Amino acid sequence: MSDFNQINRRGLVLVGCGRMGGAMLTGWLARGLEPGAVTVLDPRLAPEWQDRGLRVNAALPERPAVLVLAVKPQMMGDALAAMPDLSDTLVISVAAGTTIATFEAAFPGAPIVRVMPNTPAAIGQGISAMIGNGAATPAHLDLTEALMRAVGRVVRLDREDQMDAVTGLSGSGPAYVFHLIEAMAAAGEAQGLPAALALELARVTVAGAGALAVDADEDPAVLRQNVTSPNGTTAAGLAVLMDADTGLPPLMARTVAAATERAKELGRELGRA
Ligand SMILES: NC(=O)c1ccc[n+]([C@@H]2O[C@H](COP(=O)([O-])OP(=O)(O)OC[C@H]3O[C@@H](n4cnc5c(N)ncnc54)[C@H](OP(=O)(O)O)[C@@H]3O)[C@@H](O)[C@H]2O)c1
Ligand code: PRO
Repeated sequence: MSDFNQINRRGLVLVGCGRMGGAMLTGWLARGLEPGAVTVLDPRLAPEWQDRGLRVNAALPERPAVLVLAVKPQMMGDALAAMPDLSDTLVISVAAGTTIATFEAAFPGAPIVRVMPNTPAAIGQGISAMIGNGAATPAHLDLTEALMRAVGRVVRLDREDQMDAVTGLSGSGPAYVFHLIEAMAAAGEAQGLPAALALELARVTVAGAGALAVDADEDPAVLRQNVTSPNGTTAAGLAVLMDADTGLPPLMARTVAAATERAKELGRELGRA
């Protein structure tokens, strides 16, 4: 892919190749990033990444095109301390909470883009939100977008402070949906269904509804109404789920607020470190 020509020439360094780093690397390799152009730094790299032609825990190229930081926020200080001067390199971080200012202190003058992806990236169905610093040119933003498009959709933010709410919504969101599946399956079981059957019904219902909603012309509210017969079964269920005091809306509001607040807190903790 032509988007990756520059990276194939100058190299990409991936620091941290766990769940998120690994998901992104899978997408990039599938879309034409040459394994020999990738230096992976991860002290305990998973066996699946060995013997793939990647440069594993090797010396960094002199002027890599891109440095991608995908370690846990709490590990970021150690990872940054081990980096050489990379002022000519586009720095991309996917770490929750860790602010652009933290990276600007580590890489003065460098173009920096903060990205918040999510784990459906592992199957090319993630969504990433991104925002760059003042040194990030339109070309840097386009390159970041091309990289993240390899694992799903991309949205651009207006302000960095939106990143904490993005983290609380779409970054953490897959876990909420997995828990919805767990809760629906348990509820089906409580109504007498065998566990395996209830789980399959819950899984495929959530997957199918998600697929129906993702590119629908209709609003999700209309899709919901399409399921709901007057005085029928769905209406009875939704009366509980949509209760303004005890239903999903206040629960989800508290859930996303707690995750957003934790992202802010991480930023404050790491800013002090
Ligand atoms: N998972 C998600 O849903 C998600 C979504 C959006 C953003 N993120 C962000 O993505 C980042 C990574 O999360 P993750 O879930 O992928 O974590 P992870 O699976 O633990 O991956 C991080 C990897 O980095 C390695 N590592 C630790 N210290 C390192 C260092 N100094 N240099 C190089 N590698 C190092 C870890 O090795 P050890 O395991 O041996 O420590 C691990 O293999 C986090 O900042 C997180 O906020 C995650
Ligand atoms: N996983 C990371 C966390 O739980 C960031 C978003 C999803 O902190």
